[in-house]
Order: sequence, then structure tokens, then C-alpha cells
Amino acid sequence: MHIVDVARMRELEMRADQEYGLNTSILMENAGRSAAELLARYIRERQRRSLSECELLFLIGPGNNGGDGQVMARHLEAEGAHINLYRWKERRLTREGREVPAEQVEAELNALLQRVGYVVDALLGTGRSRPLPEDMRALLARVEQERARRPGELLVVAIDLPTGVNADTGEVDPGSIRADLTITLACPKQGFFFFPARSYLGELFVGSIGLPEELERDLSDEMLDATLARTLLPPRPLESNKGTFGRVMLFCGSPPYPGSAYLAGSAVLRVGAGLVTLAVTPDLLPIYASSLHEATYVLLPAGEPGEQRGQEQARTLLEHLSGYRALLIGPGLGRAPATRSAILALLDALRSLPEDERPALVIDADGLNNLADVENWWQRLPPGTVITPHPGEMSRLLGETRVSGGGIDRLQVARHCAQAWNVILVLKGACTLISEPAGRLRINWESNPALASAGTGDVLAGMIAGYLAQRLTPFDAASLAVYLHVAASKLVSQHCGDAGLLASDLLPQIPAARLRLLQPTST
Ligand SMILES: NC(=O)C1=CN([C@@H]2O[C@H](COP(=O)(O)OP(=O)(O)OC[C@H]3O[C@@H](n4cnc5c(N)ncnc54)[C@H](OP(=O)(O)O)[C@@H]3O)[C@@H](O)[C@H]2O)[C@@H](O)CC1
Ligand SMILES: Nc1ncnc2c1ncn2[C@@H]1O[C@H](COP(=O)(O)OP(=O)(O)O)[C@@H](O)[C@H]1O
Ligand SMILES: [K+]
Repeated sequence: MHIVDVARMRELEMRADQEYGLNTSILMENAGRSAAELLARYIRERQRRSLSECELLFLIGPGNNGGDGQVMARHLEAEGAHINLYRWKERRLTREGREVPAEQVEAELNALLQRVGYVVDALLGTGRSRPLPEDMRALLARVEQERARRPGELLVVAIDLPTGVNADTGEVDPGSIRADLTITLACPKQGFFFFPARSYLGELFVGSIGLPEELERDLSDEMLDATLARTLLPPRPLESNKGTFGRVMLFCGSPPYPGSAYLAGSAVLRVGAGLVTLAVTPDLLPIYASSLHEATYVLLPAGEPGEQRGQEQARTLLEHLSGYRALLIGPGLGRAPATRSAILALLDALRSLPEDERPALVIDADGLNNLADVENWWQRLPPGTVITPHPGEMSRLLGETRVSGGGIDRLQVARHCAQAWNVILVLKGACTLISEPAGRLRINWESNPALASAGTGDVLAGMIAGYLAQRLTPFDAASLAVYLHVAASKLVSQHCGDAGLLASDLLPQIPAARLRLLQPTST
């Protein structure tokens, strides 16, 4: 599913007209029919109601968004639903096809708001060009008030987008109200993936306006959803052994942060890699050996802290690296000078290896924090390196330029930095972005506040390394891991809701999330 900004959407609509004769009224007819089908299916399958039991109030705006709403209303009416249309600009109300006399409109509208099961917001879509007028804000506020009075009984369904949401930037008008469902048309809009808009959309459905597939061929930004993630799953041939699914080496964990290597190492195996090896100092071995029984170990020299020790650790690790398809550097490593020198020595050695002998590389957490102080650090990375900064780490990598956890600035930053640093960049946050040097970009749709707890990033880093070991490209490995990481968290949330998740809770749910994805009906 491609993501577009408003200018690109308009261009697609224009080309549909010029090249295929699909003019606005044909597209609108398709849009309204598709939106009606999606809502009808939601009502029948999710709410287990028949349309004839349902009464809807459509709020109709002056442009094409209102036009979509009218087509949609016509189709639902034909299926037996009870339809009321309020034309905001003219202040006219139609009840089941009959015009309400002007003097009764206000009272009837109030009565409807107190009764209907659905308010369909077809006021404004991508054509909103200025702040919402006061009377439109007041109308939306009445809907909000009524929904608060009847929680669960009144659903707000936005057509294309909730009125007042900026489809490019994710900004939201003060008068906008949250939708329970958004049925967007043709493609998800770029602004949906950024805050505050993201919180206004509710459950997202994508309706078709009948655009020919060829028109989408040049689009490079994609929504990371089940449909895409499913295509990325690596094969599991019957004729296989642990060598088939690859080995991962971890340079992670240090005395203050031993849990990181456990979490990352477990995640490597939970995504199906064949073997994980932890490169650790002897003092940590008893901790890991008693918790992660399945791992093997490379013992790194301990000795006096300093540059020398770092060089020796790198040398030892490199001696054991042959045959490993992926290396993860960073979670829990700490920031001792010896660690930084070990990381730099490792990177220099990896860069000089021939491509077919070089393990794919993921750098996370303290791997990145150690690099941030190094001048032109990105020049030290081998090509194809995946880096996974959270917003704080990203700010450090950028030299303290602040990067938000969910704002539109992330899009520009992700696009620019993947190219400038020649990396696969996983910019973590509530809607994680994955970008690569050639300009492709994917944005994860699902979000879960339960994931905002210590150690969940270590799990993600291990998952990416595990998929690299299974020979996914770095861009695909990162994408699939990001998708399944949130999907696993949703399974945990079935029991704990959106708070109280431990990073280790994710581990058993990773295979469960993969299994779900394999079921063709999962979305
Ligand atoms: N084009 C196509 O082929 C397809 C389009 N599709 C659909 O069309 C939608 C885009 O349609 P659109 O461009 O007509 O914009 P829309 O959001 O209805 O609003 C524009 C109208 O509102 C007005 N207006 C603007 N701002 C305002 C404000 N703050 N307060 C009050 N009024 C305001 C503005 O009037 P004016 O600025 O001239 O006063 C104009 O009349 C898109 O979201 C999708 O639903 C799909 O069906 C696929 C095919
Ligand atoms: N609200 C949220 N929705 C979805 N994912 C989230 C949310 N908050 C945090 N995450 C994810 O949780 C992980 C946190 O990683 P990170 O901050 O590196 O934690 P740690 O370093 O403690 O492991 C990232 O993958 C991030 O995308
Ligand atoms: K709308």
C-alpha cells in the first residue's frame, strides 16, 4: 500500500482523467461505493448487525469529500440502512429522502444526534484550505459531546480523513474530532503517520477509487502493514537445519546492562535464526549461561580497561566471526573508551572484508552512542549497515539536532539521513520509519504505548539481526522485524492492555505473531 501526499494524490487523479478517462465523477462514484462496502462489512462482520437496523447521519461538506459521502449514503440506503443527510453549508437536512422544513432543521438535527448509531464525517477532506469555520467546529463539538454521552453506541466514521486533519503534515485543527474509523480513499496520506493526526484516525481502512495500478508504479513510500510484511517472511524449507537459517553474533551487554544481550539474543532465535553466539567478558558468562541456555559464547579478554583492551576484544571477536551471517553491535555495551575502540576496530575490519565474507551488520543503542562522538562516523560503516536509533540517539547522531518521537520532522530526517549516511535507517518511535539510501521508505502503521518500556528496543535489534541471518535484505529484515515487533506487542496487550508490558513478554509472542501473519485472513 503506497503512501501519498496531497500533491501526489492530485497528480494521480489528474493522470487518471487524462490517461484513462476516469474523471472526477467516476472516481467519486467508485470512492463512495467502496466506502459504503467497507462500512457495510464492518457493521455486518464486526458489529454483527444488519444494515436495516442502522441509522446514519451524514455530514456533507461543499466539495468532493461531501460528494463521496453522498454516493456512499446512496449505496447504504439501497442496502436498507436508514440515511439522514445534513448539508453543512446550506443547513439543509434530508431524512430518508425527504427534505426537513428549514424551521425544523435544528431540532431534527439534535434529535438525530441523540439517536443515530453512526455519524459519517464527509465535511472536508484533502481540500481543506484554512482553519475550520466556527459553525463547523460547533457541529463537530456537538457530535463529540453526544459520543461522550453514549460511549460505544455512536461511532464517528471519517471519509478520507477526519475533517481538519492536515493530510501532509499531521497537524490538526482545534475543532477536529477523533474518528472511530477512517475510510481513506485510494492511498493512506502521509500526514496520517505523524502526530497528532495519528491519534485522530481510529481504525484505518483503505477504499478503492479504481485507479489503474500502473499509476502507482513510481510511488516509493509504503505503509508497513500485514499485507506487505507477509511478502517478506523468509522461507522455511522442509529440507533444512540450523545452518540453513544462519548464525548471529552479538557484541552486546556489559555489567550494568546484562539484560540487553539476553533480550536481543532470545529475539534472534525467536524470529527463526539457527544459532546465536554472545561475545561477552567472562564475568558475564554465568548470568547468560543460566538464562539463555540456547546460546553459545565467545569469551572476550577482560583485563585493564583502555584502548588496548578494546583492540584485543575486537581481534578475538573477529577470529570467531567466520560463518556468521549477521553481527549485532550495541545493546547494553556501555560507553567505556575500551568499548568505543573495540567498535571502531570491528568496523574497520568489517569494511575491509570481501562482501561475501562480511556479516550483515546492525548497530543499536550504545553502538550508536559510541559512534556519535566520532567525526564522520558514518564513513566507518560497511555498506548495507542497519542502524536503529530512537529519537534521542538520532539527535546525538545528528549532533544534537532534536528529532521528535512522532512529528512530521521525522520524515525529512529519515529520508535525508539514510541517503547521506548510506545506511538502512530504522527511526524508532510510535510509527517507526525505515528508509534506505536509494530513497525507498516504509512507515509502520500500528502503534502501541505498551512498547514504551525498557528493553523493547533490544528485542527489535535482535529480531533484525535474526532476519538478516535468514538472508533478507537489510531493508526487508528491518521492515519485517518492525512489523512483527509491534504485532507481538499487540498479542501481549490482549492480556495487559497498553501498560505493563515487559520486554521479555514479547519473546514468546514473536513466533505467535508470525503464525498469525501466515494466516491469509489476518490484516
Ligand atoms: N478529486 C477527485 O478526483 C477525487 C476526490 N476525492 C475526494 O475529494 C476530496 C477532496 O476534494 P476537494 O478537493 O473538493 O476538497 P474537500 O476536502 O471536499 O474540500 C474542498 C471544499 O471545501 C471548501 N473548503 C476548504 N477549506 C474549507 C474550510 N476550512 N472551511 C470551509 N470550507 C472549506 C472549499 O471551498 P472554498 O475554499 O472554495 O470555499 C471546497 O468547496 C478528497 O478528500 C476525497 O474525499 C475522492 O473521491 C477521489 C476522487
Ligand atoms: N507508542 C509506541 N508505539 C509503537 N512502538 C513504540 C512505542 N513506543 C516505543 N515503541 C517502540 O519500542 C522500542 C523502544 O526502543 P528503545 O527506545 O531503543 O528502548 P530500549 O533502549 O529500552 O530497548 C522501539 O522499537 C520503539 O519503536
Ligand atoms: K472527512
